[in-house]
Amino acid sequence: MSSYLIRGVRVLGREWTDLLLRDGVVAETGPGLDPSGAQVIEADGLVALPGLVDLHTHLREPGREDAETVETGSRAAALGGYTAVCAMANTSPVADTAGVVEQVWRLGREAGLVDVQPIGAVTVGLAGERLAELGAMAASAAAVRIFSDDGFCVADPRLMRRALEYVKAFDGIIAQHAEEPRLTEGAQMHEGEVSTRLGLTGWPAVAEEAIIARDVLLAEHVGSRVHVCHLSTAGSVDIVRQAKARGVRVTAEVTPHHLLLTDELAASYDPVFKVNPPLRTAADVTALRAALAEGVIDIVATDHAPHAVEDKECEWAYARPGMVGLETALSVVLSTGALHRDGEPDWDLIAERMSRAPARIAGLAAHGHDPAPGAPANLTLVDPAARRVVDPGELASRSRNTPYAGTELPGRIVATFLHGRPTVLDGKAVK
Ligand SMILES: NC(=O)N[C@@H](CC(=O)O)C(=O)O
Repeated sequence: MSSYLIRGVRVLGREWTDLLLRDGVVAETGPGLDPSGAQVIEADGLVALPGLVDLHTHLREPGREDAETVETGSRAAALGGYTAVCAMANTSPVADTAGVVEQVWRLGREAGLVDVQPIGAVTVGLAGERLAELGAMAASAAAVRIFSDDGFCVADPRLMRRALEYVKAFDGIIAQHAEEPRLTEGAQMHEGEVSTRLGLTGWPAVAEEAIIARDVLLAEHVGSRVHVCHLSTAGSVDIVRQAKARGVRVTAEVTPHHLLLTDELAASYDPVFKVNPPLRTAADVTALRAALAEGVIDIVATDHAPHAVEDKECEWAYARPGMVGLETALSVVLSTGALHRDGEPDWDLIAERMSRAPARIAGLAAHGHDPAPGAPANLTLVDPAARRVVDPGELASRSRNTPYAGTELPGRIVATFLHGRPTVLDGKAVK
């Protein structure tokens, strides 16, 4: 295996150093390392971060390979600075058996662009009626430990309780898509002033908050772990804050789009802004940014949700919810300033919320390590000074449903290394 010398990089934005990657690990660090035998990468002006980890990615394979495949989604992830992604279970067939999660896991290994960790469904067919084979998925080669019916809520409280109890045996997690279905029937966007003005049926904040409140109580009652997917309201932040203060084992994620965009965008009737949960108000955005900085929200997760053109470029009411996000996540987070300190990106905090904490929650032992001697060489190099205008045609994802088309965003991923091998160099995918 070849070795790489990354010359003059600022690890987490700190002092300049060289990094020698060899045999899949960071072999040496320090200024002026001997480059002989290594491929040299000049990293003047670049910041090294532990490879980003996404706890919430839709890869669409099996079943909707026209929208994304494990390979195209993995490439998009690598270009976004990711070295590991957790693949959601709402595929076709649903990832509710050991066979399907092993298939996704194997496809991830074959693509070899990021580590793909499958998430298993909580209920058979995501139907919310009976538990899937959680133990068999956990014991499979894919070693599943996060289970989610994402796309749907595990709405039945008794089933949710049983799922939480079941995964406790192997320290698993139930990741909940918090949406009380009776409160969101026919919903098209956030319920509020804008939905009233547009005459669209609303998805009220309380539909999310009621489920989170219930689930933190259930997790507390059975002593198990619950993770809140794509938390989107100020009220949800308050509930999670209180639960954490009581010692409940709850973690939460926020998406880049909920940190930047608001429900006012629905007034365009452009379905690219239709997403689940819906874009909320400016006050929610402010609360989410503060909660992420504070740590009440543990991580940023993309909820990368690729959709084929016919599912997205149609009337608002018929469009599928979801946005692609892997290739823009870090830039969007940088643009919000949510993880800045004194007007500059706080790279240590960014590493925590986008790499270390998601790796810890998902139990991905090879990820989330700062580049230091002996650490697995899973890392990404960012040019913080670069700016780029998002061009949907240039995305590696098979789908184009980005809400940032034509938007100028800060920061650029220059290189990504997975187990010591480059997956991205000079901002381009290596394979
Ligand atoms: N987040 C989304 O808007 N879409 C998700 C599923 C979902 O949560 O509805 C998808 O799979 O497309």
